Amino acid sequence: MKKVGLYFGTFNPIHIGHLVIANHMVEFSDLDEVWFVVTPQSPFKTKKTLLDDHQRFDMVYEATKEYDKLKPSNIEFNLPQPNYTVNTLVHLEEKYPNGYEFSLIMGEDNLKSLHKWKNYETILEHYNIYVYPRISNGVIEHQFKGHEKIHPVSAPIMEISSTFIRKAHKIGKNIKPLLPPEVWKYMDEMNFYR
Ligand SMILES: Nc1ncnc2c1ncn2[C@@H]1O[C@H](COP(=O)(O)OP(=O)(O)OP(=O)(O)O)[C@@H](O)[C@H]1O
Ligand SMILES: O=C(O)c1ccc[n+]([C@@H]2O[C@H](COP(=O)([O-])O)[C@@H](O)[C@H]2O)c1
Repeated sequence: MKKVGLYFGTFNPIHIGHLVIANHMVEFSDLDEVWFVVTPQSPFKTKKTLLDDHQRFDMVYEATKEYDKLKPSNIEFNLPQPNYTVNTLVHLEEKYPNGYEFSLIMGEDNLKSLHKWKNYETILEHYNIYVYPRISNGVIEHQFKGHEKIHPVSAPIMEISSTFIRKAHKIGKNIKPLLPPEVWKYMDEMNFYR
């Protein structure tokens, strides 16, 4: 049985914060692999400044190609938008009926809004969630505290966001250290976010 942690995001673009978390999870939890699920349209986000799905996927591919246990996933590309995680999980179970055990990876910030996700009770009933610390406002709902399916993992805190990277890059700031080198190269060559 392969244990796969699903790390959902828009990855517009993927940055070293994402990579550090995913690598920490795969090295220091019981997960065998982490799949970066590139979300075409997150339910709570607007599409403004969002790069094409395939270009975001290519950057995740570039960032992970030298990490055996980290993989890009385009599983949501042909699913209805916005992409509700519960629907994707159903689809994944159909596509991988044997040999895989899926879990979710999320930051504490997302745990604080988990009660707003579509069918979150169903997700929690069937899936373990690995939660890493994140500096954020709000509180974790009482129902999630000490929940048997929610597992805190003390990964490093990396406060970088794709929004910051896009904005800084647009006004000509050097953001090179915040991106995996292959992603920086690809983004620069393609003239993204200019
Ligand atoms: N620096 C970070 N450290 C840990 N988790 C992060 C970090 N940045 C984003 N995440 C989390 O990773 C997942 C995917 O991130 P997402 O692609 O939405 O990136 P983002 O950097 O928050 O993007 P944006 O700034 O465009 O909203 C989300 O669950 C998000 O909360
Ligand atoms: O299923 C939902 O209702 C739902 C609501 C908000 C977010 N999500 C998932 O969580 C991922 C991270 O969300 P965000 O908004 O922090 O980028 C996003 O890519 C979606 O896959 C899912």
